Amino acid sequence: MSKIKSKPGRTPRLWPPDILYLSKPVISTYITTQDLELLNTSSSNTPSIRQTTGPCARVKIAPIHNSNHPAKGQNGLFATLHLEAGTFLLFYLGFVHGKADTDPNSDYDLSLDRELGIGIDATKMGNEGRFINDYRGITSTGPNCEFKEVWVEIGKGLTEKRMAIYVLPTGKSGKRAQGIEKGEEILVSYGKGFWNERNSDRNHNKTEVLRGTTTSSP
Ligand SMILES: C[S@@+](CC[C@H](N)C(=O)[O-])C[C@H]1O[C@@H](n2cnc3c(N)ncnc32)[C@H](O)[C@@H]1O
Repeated sequence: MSKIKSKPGRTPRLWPPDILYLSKPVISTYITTQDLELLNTSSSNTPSIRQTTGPCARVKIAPIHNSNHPAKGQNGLFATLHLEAGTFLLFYLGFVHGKADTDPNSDYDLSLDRELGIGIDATKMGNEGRFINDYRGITSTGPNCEFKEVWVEIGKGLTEKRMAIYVLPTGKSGKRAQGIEKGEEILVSYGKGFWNERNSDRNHNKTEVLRGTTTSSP
């Protein structure tokens, strides 16, 4: 079991009461000291960025009512002001776990270090980043943001590896030069792997249901 310590503080509007709001990651006790050291060692020429605390004023959580939206009935994250191309938006925070405590059914698990098998799961705790939807079925113009690995200054000369969400840069064609408009939904690509896995799980569950042997949820 991992020890979870957090101070009560401000939460964004519409933050779900059953989910812990974080302003920094919570690290699983299953992560070894050796792995922790690797997550805290950037090469000297890696640029690092400053720690931020939430809530993030540039985004808001909002319920999705549009019946054409594939995540209707759920929430999404929206820009509260114009966001320039290439800018840092927020960190993706959650429970930083290893292979031993990975939840294979999580819909909120983002890889932090593939080699070490470390991920960030925002199912039970996290920040606004957990509400970002995938662009598929929402827009034909693709994502407007991306996940990027960053190194964060956490004080006493230490840096910590995290995942952050950035507005997509302008790009060679200048396609993204306008950035994100106020009110626009923040959208990333979860990657084909996320959807392939989800579809294969669904098909597997359907088969199991047909065989009358499953106890798993849909
Ligand atoms: C990280 S959560 C995103 C936030 C979620 N909408 C919420 O309210 O908690 C990922 C889940 O959102 C939904 N989702 C995100 N993007 C989607 C899309 N393009 N189409 C359908 N469902 C989507 C799926 O249920 C997915 O498992």
